[in-house]
Amino acid sequence: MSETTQRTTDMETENRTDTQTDPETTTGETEEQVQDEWRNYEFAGEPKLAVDDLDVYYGDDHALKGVSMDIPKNSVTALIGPSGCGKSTFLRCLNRMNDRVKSARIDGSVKLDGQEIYQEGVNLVELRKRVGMVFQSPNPFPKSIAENISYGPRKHGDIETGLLARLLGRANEDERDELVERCLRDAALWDEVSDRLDDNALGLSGGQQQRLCIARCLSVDPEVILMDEPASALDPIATAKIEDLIDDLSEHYTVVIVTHNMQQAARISDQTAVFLTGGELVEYDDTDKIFENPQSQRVEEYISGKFG
Ligand SMILES: Nc1ncnc2c1ncn2[C@@H]1O[C@H](COP(=O)(O)OP(=O)(O)OP(=O)(O)O)[C@@H](O)[C@H]1O
Repeated sequence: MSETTQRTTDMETENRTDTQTDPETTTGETEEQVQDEWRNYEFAGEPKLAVDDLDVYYGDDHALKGVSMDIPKNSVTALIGPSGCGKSTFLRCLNRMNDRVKSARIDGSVKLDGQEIYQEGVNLVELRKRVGMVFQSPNPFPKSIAENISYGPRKHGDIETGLLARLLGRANEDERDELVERCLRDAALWDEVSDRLDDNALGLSGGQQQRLCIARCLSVDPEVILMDEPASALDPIATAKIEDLIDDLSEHYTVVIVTHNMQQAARISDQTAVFLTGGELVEYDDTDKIFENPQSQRVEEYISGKFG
């Protein structure tokens, strides 16, 4: 039984109809009915990611409960909700980062361009190239700015580093330089660092480090970029740059972002999913609709700051 239901007084209980035994919605529908509506949330084209009935357990802790949602291509999807409601857990399921957590058990389906990512035999390195991730705290490698970008493609063999090429002094320097410039430009960092590409990345400011991490993520040519509160450690100016960048990136990439900052979600996302305590996805819709006219009473209370 939910907290809302538990707090209902006897008198209120007498006045309730059968359909009101579920948490209330702003339209008088049950939350289940609202969920049925947003399960049919429609957008043009095929979903880039299709999540169906996803459950995650950490040992006995049921962290995500039957989450289903389709994520459209080349757009920004924000995941919001109070602390501990499972936003990061959901995000990490999208490129199987939770596989690294020993106690985690995952049931359900996640399809990327219609292909199940949880089926046996999926190459996780390939998957994480296609679905990259940017974390809360900037975590550049303690290497030069240029090497932060070229490291991934070299590791994956996308830049030629064969012995013969190196012996002939042609370890595809041009290819590397082009890649470094393209990624830094795409991450809106080139103008600030083009004259010091060989400097250690740890000498950059926090905001620059985070944009470098985004450039590093772009270097392996992802299709989806997962961001877990990418601006929460940054000052307002650095945050604004990251927000502008996310907007630009969504022209070519599918961005899914966890944020605690509701104004940020409202500013940068096309659609918003609201998770609430207990690991439930309560409502998912166009961002304007979620912030201006949410269907669920609990979502309205959360958006208006009554809890969370
Ligand atoms: N590695 C883990 N091992 C065990 N339990 C975990 C692990 N990661 C998350 N949890 C639990 O799963 C639940 C959801 O956590 P999660 O971090 O996904 O929530 P969140 O909404 O992202 O929270 P926050 O906004 O505080 O980051 C919480 O109860 C948390 O304690």
